[in-house]
Amino acid sequence: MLPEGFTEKYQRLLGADAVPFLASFQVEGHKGFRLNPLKPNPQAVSLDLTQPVPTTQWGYYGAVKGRQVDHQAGYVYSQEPSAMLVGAVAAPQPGERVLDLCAAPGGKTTHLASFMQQKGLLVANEIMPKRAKILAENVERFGITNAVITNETPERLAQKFPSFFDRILVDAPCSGEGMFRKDPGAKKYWTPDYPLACAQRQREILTEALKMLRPGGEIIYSTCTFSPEEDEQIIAWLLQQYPLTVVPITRQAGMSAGRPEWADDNPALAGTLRLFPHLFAGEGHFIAKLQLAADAPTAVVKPQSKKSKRVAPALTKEEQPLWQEFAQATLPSAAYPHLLVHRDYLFAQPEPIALKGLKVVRPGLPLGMFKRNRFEPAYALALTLTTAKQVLDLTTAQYVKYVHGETFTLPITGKGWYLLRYQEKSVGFGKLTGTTMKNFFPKGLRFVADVGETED
Ligand SMILES: C[S@@+](CC[C@H](N)C(=O)[O-])C[C@H]1O[C@@H](n2cnc3c(N)ncnc32)[C@H](O)[C@@H]1O
Repeated sequence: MLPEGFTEKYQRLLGADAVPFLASFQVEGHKGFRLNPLKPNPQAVSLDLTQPVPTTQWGYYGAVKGRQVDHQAGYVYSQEPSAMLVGAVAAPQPGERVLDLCAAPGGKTTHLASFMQQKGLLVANEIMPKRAKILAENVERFGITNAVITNETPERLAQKFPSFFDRILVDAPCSGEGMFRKDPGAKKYWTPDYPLACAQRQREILTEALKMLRPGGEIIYSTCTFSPEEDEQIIAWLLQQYPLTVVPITRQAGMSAGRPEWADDNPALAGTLRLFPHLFAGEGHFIAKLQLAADAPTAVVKPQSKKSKRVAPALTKEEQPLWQEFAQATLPSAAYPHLLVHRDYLFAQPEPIALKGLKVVRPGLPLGMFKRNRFEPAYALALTLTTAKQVLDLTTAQYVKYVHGETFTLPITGKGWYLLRYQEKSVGFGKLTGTTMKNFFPKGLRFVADVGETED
């Protein structure tokens, strides 16, 4: 059942089109996934790749199984097909400074990273602590090396990064009307006034986002709702308030133009994109891309204290040899120029940015942890590597044991850290002592693998 007031609203707005639109809520939605171009041989997955999602790179229709190596090793990300259009519209260039302001669980972050090819800076922010943790896990799985993950309010981030980013994505919290079919729970919050309340919050978030965009930079705004209050009317407001122009989005069959008549009749609004589930094989979405004028004034913010501008310290005298010894014995190259230590954890930053005073989940790629007189590498590091000085290709039985958290014995003896691979995919680190491979698969991620019918 659709919420009271919802049906009438869209009958009024859509006229005859309301019939197929409302009927689409009775039909099951479409599942999708994206491949990961940051991994070697990204197409080497056990999934059907015959149904690509139009205009998206790496996107396909179909469902992913969570307990398979393709998922564990970050070769695939499960994402609803319409949501893939957001990343495709944002399409950042390698080397840019990019902010994903409302990022969890990470669908768009992982897509943005796919375009960036590990070059530049990707700040992924999420305001809710629990969701920020899930975001970090997804960034880790995807093997992204140039991401910084923060758990901040847009206001506090804007204080730190005035006129800083080349591109900002605001995938805004919204009334979620476009998800009513996929997630029936989304319906229970809806009242006729809910879109207006959401619009207020969206304007607040965008006000802060604009402070962080450099002149000439682009902002991408998206929602998963049909409500004009949160879609065209927000863009109309932005165009009235700021020196922004709409960058028209190219449409393909099944994609609809934004509706100027649902806002202030500004014809530029037709350059935004709407996805309706009765016309496009995906859920409801709205996407707009705007460019800030090159001569827009730069943001004025409170000057930061010297202390908060300081970049976190690098390694101590004791830590330096531990890291170097590990890197030389294990890593194919030690190309991690901006190292920093945070609470005994070693990170590699994509660029040396000052994060002091912010709630930071990950200031860069986690490389590992300093323990008493030794260095223990991070699972996240393993998922970014294709090879290492010592590599072990696991049998199916060994892989099952590994992701379940068990040690296993080998017919060889050896010593030190091994990059473990299964089906040529890096799946984590193990430490060989004699014939025993000690398990370093993270405790919180352990699972019973689904490896299908196997012989070994
Ligand atoms: C649509 S979801 C983001 C989905 C994500 N971009 C993805 O693709 O996986 C919106 C996010 O905004 C966050 N959020 C809620 N209130 C916020 C606020 N006031 N400022 C910034 N983010 C907020 C929510 O916690 C939620 O994770």
